[in-house]
Amino acid sequence: MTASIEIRDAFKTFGHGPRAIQALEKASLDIRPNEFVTFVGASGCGKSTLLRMIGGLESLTSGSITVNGQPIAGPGVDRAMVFQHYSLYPWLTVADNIRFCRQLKAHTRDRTSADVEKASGRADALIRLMGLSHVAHAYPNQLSGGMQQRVAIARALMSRPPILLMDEPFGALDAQTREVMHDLIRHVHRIEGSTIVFVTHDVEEAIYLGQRIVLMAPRPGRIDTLYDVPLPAERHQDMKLAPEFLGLKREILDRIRETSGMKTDLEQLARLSAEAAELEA
Ligand SMILES: Nc1ncnc2c1ncn2[C@@H]1O[C@H](COP(=O)(O)OP(=O)(O)OP(=O)(O)O)[C@@H](O)[C@H]1O
Repeated sequence: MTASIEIRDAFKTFGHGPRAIQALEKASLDIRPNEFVTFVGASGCGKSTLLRMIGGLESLTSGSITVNGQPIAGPGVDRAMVFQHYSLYPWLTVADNIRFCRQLKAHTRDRTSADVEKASGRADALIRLMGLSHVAHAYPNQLSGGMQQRVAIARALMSRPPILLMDEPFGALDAQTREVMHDLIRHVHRIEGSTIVFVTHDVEEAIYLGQRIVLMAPRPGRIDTLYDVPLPAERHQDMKLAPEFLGLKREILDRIRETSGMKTDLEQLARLSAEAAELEA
């Protein structure tokens, strides 16, 4: 299951008058069915706001966002979200956390035994897909952060959402666990076929995961540049050292520095140190 997303002239302003914050200005983007798109950019450039608007958690000030041509009117089972903090039910086992997904809960009264059986089959498949078989009967607090995030992803996939929206899902994990999660989420993308929109601060993560990168810039929040990732669909960790990977990483980092004003700060710092050195001489 998959879906396209069309963003047209999306504006988002928080607050009113002189204190208003322009979180997003005139953003337009087409995301293709089954595409894996990563959003990257300096803090405050509107990445999460745009993701939340696609998720229906935030309204637009003007413009439109449609999924398969249908305007978004709020959250829906066609768009699952995964955040940095996994909010699992602590009193349920891993398997039950995955089984008791939002969609099933919403239809508890009308559920037939065939529905329950189907849900259990899906949950079992996801437990295997996410490498959770050995902890299926454990409770969340018995698991590492990485394993808890696997459960959260499995739970999000339970209703076969055509779109998976991920907001810095691996931001709190250590570097090794993140690498494992990167390969896992790319595998999930291949197997499940969902369209994935993934927000991150980490340029390397954005390149390794994405087929396309959307670089956003702050003040006002906006889409700045789109990059196609010049890597094959099948990825492995060694590719992070390939010249085309490193070249794109440098290009994106430079652009982030430029658009966030960091370049000017760095240039000023260099000038100040040169002046200080001259004074000392
Ligand atoms: N609910 C809100 N009320 C007021 N301002 C908000 C709200 N949510 C976001 N903002 C502001 O909108 C701008 C964009 O925020 P957003 O969180 O989307 O950026 P971001 O790129 O995801 O940043 P980060 O990478 O730091 O999470 C920021 O200036 C932020 O302070």
